[in-house]
Amino acid sequence: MTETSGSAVSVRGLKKVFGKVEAVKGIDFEVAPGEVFGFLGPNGAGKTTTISMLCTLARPSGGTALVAGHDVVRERDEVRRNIGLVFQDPTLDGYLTAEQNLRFHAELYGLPRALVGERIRQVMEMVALWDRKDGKVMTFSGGMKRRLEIARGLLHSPRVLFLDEPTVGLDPQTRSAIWGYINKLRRTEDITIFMTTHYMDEAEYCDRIAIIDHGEIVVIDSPEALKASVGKDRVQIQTGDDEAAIGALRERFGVEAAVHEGQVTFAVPSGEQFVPRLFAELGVPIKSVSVSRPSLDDVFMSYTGTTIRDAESDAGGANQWMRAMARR
Ligand SMILES: Nc1ncnc2c1ncn2[C@@H]1O[C@H](COP(=O)(O)OP(=O)(O)OP(=O)(O)O)[C@@H](O)[C@H]1O
Repeated sequence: MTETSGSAVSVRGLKKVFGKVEAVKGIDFEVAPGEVFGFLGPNGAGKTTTISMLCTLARPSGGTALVAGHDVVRERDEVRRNIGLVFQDPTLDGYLTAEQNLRFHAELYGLPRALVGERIRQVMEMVALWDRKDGKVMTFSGGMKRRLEIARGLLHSPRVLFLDEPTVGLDPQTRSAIWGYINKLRRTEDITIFMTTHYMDEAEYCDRIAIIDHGEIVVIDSPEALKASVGKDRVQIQTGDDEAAIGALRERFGVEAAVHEGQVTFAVPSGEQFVPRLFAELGVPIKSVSVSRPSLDDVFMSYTGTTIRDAESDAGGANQWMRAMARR
């Protein structure tokens, strides 16, 4: 029996408890067909636990989730047939060639024999591995393995592809290549992509992102809308006397600033309008000034009160100017 909500993924009150740890605290969200939807959050936020429940690898403690119109608890097999998975830990067989790995997967999924060869070629070409099809996987680099995992995840033409931290541990060049393939994928295949990441720059590629922190969704929207919602620009100035500049900013403008990356840094609603006043009224010589629009870092800070890096390292202390920004 199938309930069709029209969404590729539909989640209501989804919850997962491990003993005393509430890893996912009753979350709600919808992913539209064809969307690239990202879960952005620090380590331990509950991203992998959520994706595991959606992929039927972990049983929810409460709530419901439909994937491709099927219930993840009551219709596990239907869900599994309709999804592709690329998880953090590689599950390829290093002793087999790239092509043999895919053939094995095709058999597991019962793909019609007559179609397998052509489909394998298609997905391997998509991730630029066709010329390495006869190479043993143990001889592949980390990036090649990840690309092969993506090809394998696509082999049975899933409706939803789940990618758990698809570029974690890869060098920047390989990360950008992987994103090239994901972007190609969204153009060529009729597919919805659900991914997790703790990289801000990757979240930018998503149509919409959900920021997750401590098992809760803090906000969901497009990266653009989220950045606009922060509503403040970042201003950085180099001065002859940082202490005096910070004091003057507080006294004359009511703005909290801190030294960040060697520059006096603060946030104001409209950087362009503020800068002329700054030169006229600060009373401390300014050597240079730069104004930047909010980034997803600022968004994360604004909604959670911490930076994603601080949340991960729990180092605290740093980035006081961002904390000031969060006081909206
Ligand atoms: N099998 C488990 N048993 C007990 N606690 C768990 C288990 N799996 C996850 N947790 C806990 O649930 C919370 C969420 O973990 P989860 O792996 O979902 O986070 P994450 O956002 O995916 O982080 P990462 O990026 O490090 O994978 C953490 O506190 C984690 O320690």
